[in-house]
Amino acid sequence: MTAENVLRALDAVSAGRAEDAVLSVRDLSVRFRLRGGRTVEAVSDADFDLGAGECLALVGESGCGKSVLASALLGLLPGNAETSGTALLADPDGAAQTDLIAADEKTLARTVRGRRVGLVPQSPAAHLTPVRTVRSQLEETVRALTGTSRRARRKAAEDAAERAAFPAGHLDRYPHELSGGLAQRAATALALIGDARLLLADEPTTGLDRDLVDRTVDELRRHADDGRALLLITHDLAAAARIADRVAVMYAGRIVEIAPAHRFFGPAGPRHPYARGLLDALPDRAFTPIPGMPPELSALPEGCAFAPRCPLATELCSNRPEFTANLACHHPEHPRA
Ligand SMILES: Nc1ncnc2c1ncn2[C@@H]1O[C@H](COP(=O)(O)OP(=O)(O)OP(=O)(O)O)[C@@H](O)[C@H]1O
Ligand code: NI
Repeated sequence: MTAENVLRALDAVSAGRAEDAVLSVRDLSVRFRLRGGRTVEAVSDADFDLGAGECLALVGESGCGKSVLASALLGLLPGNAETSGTALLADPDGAAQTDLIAADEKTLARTVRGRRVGLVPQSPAAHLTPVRTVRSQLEETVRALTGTSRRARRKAAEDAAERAAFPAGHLDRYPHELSGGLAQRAATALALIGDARLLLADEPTTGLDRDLVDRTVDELRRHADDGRALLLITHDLAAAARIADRVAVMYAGRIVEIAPAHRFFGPAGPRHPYARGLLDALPDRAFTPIPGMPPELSALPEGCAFAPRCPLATELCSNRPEFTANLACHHPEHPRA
């Protein structure tokens, strides 16, 4: 086998198998209509599966569409959004699937959000109820989901706080009495207590110092190890390296590469030049930033959106590369030896 084929075979082994998928996303696109007829192509043709027990890290520069993708899966987009494609969520008994994109608001509110799909939101302060203490929000979530006894609820709330490194002594505080980092941990505790089969964690470690970052992502990893699926949206490549099974790299609204984490962070490295650029920008690697800026999502070029910044671009790149075999690039790099 050529090096190329070996790589493909290895990738196939570590990729989530479709039949175990908790979530299967196909051709998911989100565009926002702006006044004056302009549109923002926030997410274009996203394709990925997420299996039980698996952590997929979604990485990419600010504004590339990561949070919009997560919001689309929960039906939390504003009125000017147009969504297409499918996102099939497996039912717990495995009998049927729910298309999160086609589901109506009633279904999403009653059976999906918080129950089957949990969210650690990017701005936790906005998602915590301002008039209730952290303890009462945690206990209320347990009550709504399981209706267990008061004592059991209290214990579940304290356990979830502990798992999210939220100090027990702060449970009786109101959200406005919390620092950003504590609000973050309260939101993580709330997401963990819901015990959903699919957890979307959108920058769950913002504002935390390294120890707490490690502790939080390790807890999320344990959650996945118990058979749930985890989509970890993060700028923190070290956190992704620590817990992800696979890494999806997003650029200007498109997923441009999905690679097993051991290859992505290992000696072989990713294949898309943008993904390589992200790694090379890290202080403990080459510390060389990618030149230039991402394009406006309201004025995307016709071809590869990364071409203007890409060291390998040729005239071929004026055609948009298809996303095939987990890669969208005309000039993928060969594995580094
Ligand atoms: N309601 C909206 N109307 C128009 N454009 C929007 C709307 N919401 C988000 N966008 C645009 O969609 C794009 C993607 O935003 P998104 O929040 O998903 O980025 P992100 O990858 O999560 O960035 P970050 O890492 O900073 O959180 C941005 O260009 C943003 O301005
Ligand atoms: Ni975001």
